[in-house]
Amino acid sequence: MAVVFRTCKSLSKNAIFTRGISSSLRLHSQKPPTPPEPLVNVDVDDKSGVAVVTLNRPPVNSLNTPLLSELKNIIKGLEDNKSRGMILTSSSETVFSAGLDLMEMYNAPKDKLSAFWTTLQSTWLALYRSSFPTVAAINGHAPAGGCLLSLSCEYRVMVGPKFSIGLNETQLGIVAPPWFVICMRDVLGHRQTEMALTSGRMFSAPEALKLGLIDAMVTNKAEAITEAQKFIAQFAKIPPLARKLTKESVRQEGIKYMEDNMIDDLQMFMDLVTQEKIQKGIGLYLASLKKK
Ligand SMILES: CCCCC/C=C\C/C=C\C/C=C/C(=O)SCCNC(=O)CCNC(=O)[C@H](O)C(C)(C)COP(=O)(O)OP(=O)(O)OC[C@H]1O[C@@H](n2cnc3c(N)ncnc32)[C@H](O)[C@@H]1OP(=O)(O)O
Repeated sequence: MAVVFRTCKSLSKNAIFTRGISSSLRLHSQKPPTPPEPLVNVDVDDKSGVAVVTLNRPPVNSLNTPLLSELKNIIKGLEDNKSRGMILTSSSETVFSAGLDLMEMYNAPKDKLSAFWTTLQSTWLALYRSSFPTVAAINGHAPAGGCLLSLSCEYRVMVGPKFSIGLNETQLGIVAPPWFVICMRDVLGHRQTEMALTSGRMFSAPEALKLGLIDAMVTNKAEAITEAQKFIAQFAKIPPLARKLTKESVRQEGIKYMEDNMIDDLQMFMDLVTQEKIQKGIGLYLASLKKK
């Protein structure tokens, strides 16, 4: 797997920034400061043109505004570079993504809350409607927003059997927004979605496989990446424009929902999440996670 420098340069603002800083600082000091780790890494394979995009925000890849922004920029960069495909995975050995960063929603000022949600909306839309094939290589737990990212890809390979996946929002006393529901329904159908979402149930990888929530189960990350590459390789001979337009057509409901309802959706989020009892619930949940 080789990093294509030219691609990375155009994809990661962070990469340009850190290179620039460290070379100029080297003139003045002996020890340049360690550049910050990018929140999302991207490696593009020279031969296949497929990008492995790795969420890299320890400990649990919770999705905050900077990470989402970085992910969105990477997806846009891949679009501009006519990518052949993208595999989304995690640098953690046990967590794909813990979902939305609850700290972004807890006692947050309204402008930050609003920026967080609009970044989530636009990042999701960029991923969901991306023209290139997308696969989630789910190498750890994927609750809530982690499950949403997986569902927004075209194919899901999960490392099993011990990790779990699902939209658990109701268990937290919050509600999965309509576009989360559309994504789940795209994959599971109406009945199973209703059952899964009203209970906020998390599924083990074998349960998820049986239900169709994931497409394949493997035993480690390397196998997950190999399976993902195989899925993407089958599109090599399909004309990209026909593929893109077909994907957009199949996903039209979700795309249209978001395009038509961005502001209402933001308002619904703000109204719900700023309620005192929701804030209390998030606070208690965060405390329970920290007490573990
Ligand atoms: C129709 C109207 C619509 C209106 C819509 C309105 C509202 C809906 C809004 C949003 C939808 C919400 C989506 C979400 O994604 S909410 C997030 C849900 N996520 C979870 O429930 C997962 C919680 N985490 C876990 O279960 C576990 O952490 C884990 C992922 C299984 C990993 O376990 P592990 O044992 O490996 O780690 P720890 O639990 O010890 O966690 C380490 C560290 O991380 C902190 N942390 C974990 N998850 C989160 C998170 N999501 N946000 C912020 N912080 C998190 C945890 O507290 C620990 O912190 P510490 O300080 O102790 O190190």
